[in-house]
Amino acid sequence: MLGLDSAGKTTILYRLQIGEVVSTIPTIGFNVETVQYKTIQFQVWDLGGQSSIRPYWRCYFPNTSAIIYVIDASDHERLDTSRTELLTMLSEDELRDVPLLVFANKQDVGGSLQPEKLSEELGLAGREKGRQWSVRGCCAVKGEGLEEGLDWLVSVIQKQ
Ligand SMILES: Nc1nc2c(ncn2[C@@H]2O[C@H](COP(=O)(O)OP(=O)(O)OP(=O)(O)O)[C@@H](O)[C@H]2O)c(=O)[nH]1
Ligand SMILES: [Mg+2]
Repeated sequence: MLGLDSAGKTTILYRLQIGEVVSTIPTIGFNVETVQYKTIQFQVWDLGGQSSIRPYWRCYFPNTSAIIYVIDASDHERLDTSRTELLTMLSEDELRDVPLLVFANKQDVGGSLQPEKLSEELGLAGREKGRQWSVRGCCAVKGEGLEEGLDWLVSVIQKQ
């Protein structure tokens, strides 16, 4: 699970694992937790997103079954940066054809980009031919949209 700092990754991780909103501090390094979701047990690696530690993301690319990329949909200013980081990551050979779930998080914040609009802005259609991908809206603090996103991911992984 990756994305810029403050996107909401750690909040999502613990919301999925213990069903609660935990208070977070910026992740330096990573959190790794086992998340049991329906029939699948995920080992979720939540990587810190600050710019100084993004270069270490690549250390975790080998043996990745799925990518969850979290975007703060209310952070219009950094959408371009987030998109660039995403596309750079997707161009890595080690992640070729690995399914991608994009969470457009913070849908509770007024003026947030809706998932359809965010999807358009990311421009994945046509670009990511061999890969299964989906952009879903969510609100980590309310726990909305997370299950729908994981359902999609589970269905893709089970088909592989
Ligand atoms: N309003 C709102 N705030 C959220 C939501 N999800 C997370 N946040 C807040 O966003 C802030 C950052 O959340 P984190 O989960 O720590 O972000 P992160 O992506 O793990 O950040 P790094 O560890 O620095 O990479 C916290 O104050 C969260 O409470 C959401 O859905 N809505
Ligand atoms: Mg974090």
